Amino acid sequence: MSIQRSRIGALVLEDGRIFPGTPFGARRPAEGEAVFTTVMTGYQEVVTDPSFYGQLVCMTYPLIGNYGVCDEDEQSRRPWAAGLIVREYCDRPSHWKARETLASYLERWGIPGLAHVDTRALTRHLRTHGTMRAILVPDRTGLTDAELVAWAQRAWTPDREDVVPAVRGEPATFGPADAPHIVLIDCGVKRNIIASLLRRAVRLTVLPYGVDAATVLALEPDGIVVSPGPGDPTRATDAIETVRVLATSGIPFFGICLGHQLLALAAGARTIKLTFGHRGGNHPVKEIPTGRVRITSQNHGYCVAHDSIPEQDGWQVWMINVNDGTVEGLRHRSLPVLTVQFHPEGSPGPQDSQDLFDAFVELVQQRWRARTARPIVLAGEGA
Ligand SMILES: NC(=O)CC[C@H](N)C(=O)O
Repeated sequence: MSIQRSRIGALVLEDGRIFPGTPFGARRPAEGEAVFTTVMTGYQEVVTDPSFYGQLVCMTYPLIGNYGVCDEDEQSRRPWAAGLIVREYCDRPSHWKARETLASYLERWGIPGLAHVDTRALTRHLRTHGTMRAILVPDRTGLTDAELVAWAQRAWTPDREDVVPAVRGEPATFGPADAPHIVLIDCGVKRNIIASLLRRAVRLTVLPYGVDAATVLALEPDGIVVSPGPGDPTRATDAIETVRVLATSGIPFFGICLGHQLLALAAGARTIKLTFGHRGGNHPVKEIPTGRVRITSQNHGYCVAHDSIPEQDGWQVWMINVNDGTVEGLRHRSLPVLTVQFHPEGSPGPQDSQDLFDAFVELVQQRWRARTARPIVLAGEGA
């Protein structure tokens, strides 16, 4: 069948643009926010990143599916993207780890895909006009274009409510008992954040979003991590007060993406929505104190408004995005707080910022050593 004739489905944007495509994965319609990511590999990490919940994700890289799907690349317990939009879809993967095709994986989870889409035109449109409401339909027959556009205008998007409860996981513990203890608040954590911490010989307790500060403090953590997660950070009201108490407790605190935004809101700053967000694997970020530039993995639609950061309270911009100057990280003059808007765990994307886990775990170890120190009794003393 020719591509023209197979393009019976479509991505329909709320502003009236219709992008035809060939359905793959689950044959059902989906509503969401149309976004794009420029990562060149890592489609499985993208769809299983809980921060993509409720989003119809366009991959700008033009060949998707060619290495299939495997267990190791999964970043959470299931795929969360509302739908996947690609240029060319490959249904005959070639990789020794592949256990199934991307299409059968998406189909098992009820997620529709759309191939043969002019993803370059779609991306240029979203860059100019911003991310927007959209629907993905596997088959346009039966509905007029006007009816499809009216449906897209009513589409549900993840900024409508607090969507973090939909993706958070179950409580879990990892690592040896006799090690520095980190409590991670799971707003939609990715597995490589957990793995990156565990590689540094810590004990980890994961608690779902919604936990209060007293419960966290009762576990006597040496460090606290607040994970990435989906949606508009101002909707995640169950965490903002918790983060305020924890970040000012003197315990080392590491906020990643949504965790960074929640810290900023807790400190009294504002968040704003970016026109088309930052989603990709090559965003340059400059560390202000050193001038060092990192190439980072990103997936966010919101950012912290620079002019709202309460510098009088000791909060300082630590990192900025080299492309658009937006805030990419915060530190505090005296508290052991580090936050980043990007993803030091990569997955997908570069691992260049793994040193941030080193920096955080170093603070955690210092606290643990101070907390567990026993007075050293020299031989002969006190005898
Ligand atoms: N990956 C994330 O944590 C994303 C944070 C937030 N949902 C945003 O889009 O900005």
